[in-house]
Amino acid sequence: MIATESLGKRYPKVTALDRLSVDITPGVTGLVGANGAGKSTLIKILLGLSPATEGRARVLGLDVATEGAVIRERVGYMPEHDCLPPDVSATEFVVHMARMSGLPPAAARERTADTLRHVGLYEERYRPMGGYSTGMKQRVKLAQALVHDPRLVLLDEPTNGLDPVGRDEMLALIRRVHTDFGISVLVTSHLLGELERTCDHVVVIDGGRLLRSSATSDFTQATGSLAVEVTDTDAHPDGTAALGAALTAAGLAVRAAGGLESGAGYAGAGGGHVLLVDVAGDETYDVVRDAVAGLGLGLVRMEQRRHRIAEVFQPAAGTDFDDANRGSAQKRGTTHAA
Ligand SMILES: Nc1ncnc2c1ncn2[C@@H]1O[C@H](COP(=O)(O)OP(=O)(O)OP(=O)(O)O)[C@@H](O)[C@H]1O
Repeated sequence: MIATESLGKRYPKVTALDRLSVDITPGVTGLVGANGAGKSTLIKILLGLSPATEGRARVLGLDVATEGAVIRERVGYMPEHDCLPPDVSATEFVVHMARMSGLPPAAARERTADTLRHVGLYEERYRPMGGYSTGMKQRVKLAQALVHDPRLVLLDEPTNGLDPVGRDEMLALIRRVHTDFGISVLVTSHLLGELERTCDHVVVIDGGRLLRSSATSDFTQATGSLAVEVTDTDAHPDGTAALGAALTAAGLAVRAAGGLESGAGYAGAGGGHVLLVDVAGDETYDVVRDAVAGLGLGLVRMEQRRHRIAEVFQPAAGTDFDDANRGSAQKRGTTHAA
């Protein structure tokens, strides 16, 4: 879908992309990096909107340096910033974008209605967009990227400005763009955690350089730990502590899960009361089961723990990206491991 070779972009005072070589295959790919890592710069080069200062890139087999116009016909683009005219309705705007992409009037209207329905805009689509919420505006931006039925869409920070529920809805929508229509997606984000749930593949960049490009499953391989969550009872008001003591007495290595454990990767987990138990062998499962039963606790879950991207990424990236990422996340009022 996308291949770059030693791609570079230098501005007078900053190197936005530094010899970036990466291959992106069909599916949903996340491009993650802190603010200023070079994500938007890469997207603009891939669309042929901004020339690279060195190296080469191809999108759908087309050279970005010479075939930008053809690329823009076949690729949808959702820009990062608010760019919607306030006095125009979503329908008028998306029909206009469809016409700009070369669709005849009737097909443009039909595709617009279908696409706006798909992104979840109904009656509101006839109202001026100036009165829309951020979530609705992001949906219109997504719709205009999809309306001409591209093979690939480039989505620049589509979850920006959304609350957690809005973010989850947008991520589910992005996933469906691929599963329902077979359109490949390159989606950028400065939040590692949200890409973990949405993308087949993740590309991490920092300071314009490639840090890692891997299948999401490689980032989130199973670890040698078991996450165990239990209920409290009258006899054991702190069931987790009682189980921890019992397992330690049985010779297992046990520790309390850190903050990440109660995050989105363990959705629905009971407030972070999770024990991590080192798996010594199959018998570890029996020891945990017997200890829980012996104490009369309810077993909420017992599952092989998987790495979260944020954890794997830290040692690979050193502290630079992480600090920058955390700083930018704070700046935006969001959390690092969202
Ligand atoms: N037109 C420009 N002139 C000079 N410097 C620029 C220009 N556009 C981007 N840069 C710089 O290039 C670097 C990469 O910017 P870019 O917008 O690609 O980052 P990003 O990863 O998309 O971050 P963000 O999410 O904040 O947009 C930054 O240091 C930025 O200040």
